Amino acid sequence: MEQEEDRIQDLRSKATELFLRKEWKHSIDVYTELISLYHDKISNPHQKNLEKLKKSLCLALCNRAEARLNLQDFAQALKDCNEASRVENTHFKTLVCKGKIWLSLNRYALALECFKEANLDNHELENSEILNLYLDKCKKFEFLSRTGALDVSDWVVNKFEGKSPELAEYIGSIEIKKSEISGRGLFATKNVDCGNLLLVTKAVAIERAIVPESSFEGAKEQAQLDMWKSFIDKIMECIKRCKRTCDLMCRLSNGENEDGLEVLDIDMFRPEAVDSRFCNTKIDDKEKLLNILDVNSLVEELVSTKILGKYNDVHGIGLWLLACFINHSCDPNVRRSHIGDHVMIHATRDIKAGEELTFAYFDVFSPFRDREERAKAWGFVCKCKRCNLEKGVCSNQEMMEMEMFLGKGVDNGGVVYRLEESMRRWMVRGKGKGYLRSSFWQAYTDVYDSERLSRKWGSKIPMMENVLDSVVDAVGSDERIVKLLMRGLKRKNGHKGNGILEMEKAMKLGRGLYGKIMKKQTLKTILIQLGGN
Ligand SMILES: C[S@@+](CC[C@H](N)C(=O)[O-])C[C@H]1O[C@@H](n2cnc3c(N)ncnc32)[C@H](O)[C@@H]1O
Repeated sequence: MEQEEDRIQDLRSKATELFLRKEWKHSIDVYTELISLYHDKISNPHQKNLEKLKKSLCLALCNRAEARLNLQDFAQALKDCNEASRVENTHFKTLVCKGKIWLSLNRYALALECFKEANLDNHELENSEILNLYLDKCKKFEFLSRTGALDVSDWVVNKFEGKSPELAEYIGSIEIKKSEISGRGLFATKNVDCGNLLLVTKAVAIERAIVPESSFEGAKEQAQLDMWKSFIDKIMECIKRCKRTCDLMCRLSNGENEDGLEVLDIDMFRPEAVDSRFCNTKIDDKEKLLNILDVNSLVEELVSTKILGKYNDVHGIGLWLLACFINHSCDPNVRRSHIGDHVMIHATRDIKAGEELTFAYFDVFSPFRDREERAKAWGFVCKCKRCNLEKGVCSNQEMMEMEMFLGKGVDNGGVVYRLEESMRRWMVRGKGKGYLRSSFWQAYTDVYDSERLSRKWGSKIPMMENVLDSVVDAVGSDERIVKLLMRGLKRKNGHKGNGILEMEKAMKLGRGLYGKIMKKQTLKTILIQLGGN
């Protein structure tokens, strides 16, 4: 008897020590042994001090839940909390832990209930402050997940200082449908204005590495490889722990026979999707997993790191469910940006209900043949509208010659002039013009950005504003377009500020570029800064 007491005392001290040292895995093992001893004692009909024992059991369960929460083993953590609640109905610590689990699972309303209940049972001032923080967070997240009304102005204004803003997940007016491009895609279910948010989702797993630009090629490659390896390990941990993630991942494309893939109900991706919707699938085949990751993982690209406020040397790779249903197009209508571990998808132009959402997997401001190569590296032949149109035009000998001149140090005014002449002769109109101008973007920028070339070619080629309009119409907003426009405005208007109409146009482009996640004034400041660089 005494020995048993000593054992319990021993385990309790050890578990507490490990817990405080944040050695979660080890602490879980010790708590498990301790919990089992408590169970034995409680089930003994002659046991005395039953109430005290139950309190100890409740605390051990709650601490194990907290350790499991830290390892993101949410299902097991919830089980512990539920058992602890059965032992003691309104245990403050259990309620707070359960609230934190629901928060991690993006179940904001449920989390709010737990924190409210904990608040009723709380008499400590210190706890009140923490609880109030959680209560505010739940309310904010619940509102965000319903409305997508995100505002990161303060963080941007503070030059991305400190922790990135905490985001809630948000699924806007979108659905998964069969795509004419390939397999399945994401589609708008309502008309969407340029800049509106369509999706905010947290990565299943993400891995980042610092790869200095100045490193040797070999060192860079090794760092990328190490990053991939750790990323794969993290994903394997996730699918081991979570039946839902594993099942959803199994349903992602591995790049083969996409048209035969099942069209999934978007509700499966909502936090409230019930567990019975998911199968106990296992990905035993590592090659299959690698193929899935290869096709669906995204890198945090340079453009998005601007929003993240990170340095260029930081590289990241992650998997974001739902976002990975978005097909590539060389005339995309949405854009992604990364904040912390979340990816946000917003419209870069007005989108009609029923339109497929597409973003660029690679730079679309490049000639057809370059893009063809990039798509090949991704493992597909691009079937977007722009490629279908350019495929015909670009097989033309004249076009091939123009492509060859690009970036060869020739006077790009000549390239622009020739392209505009050819488009007139070939009767390329509407979007087609914007497509080809985007393909020869480098040449247009060189001319419009140079006083000398602008003077030389100005009367022979279209005005910059007209070209920019057609490029935006073809490929949506892009930082380079905004930069060129703002620099042009600055040249025209000096430092006195810009005309109202012109600034309004720039603001629309800015919303397409960053999304409506910044206050008007913040966006204006950024745009003016862009023009200054
Ligand atoms: C991240 S998945 C996109 C979702 C996928 N269509 C599905 O059904 O799950 C990427 C894969 O979609 C296909 N894909 C995406 N954009 C494409 C495009 N423009 N043309 C042809 N195939 C494309 C390619 O097979 C690519 O490897």
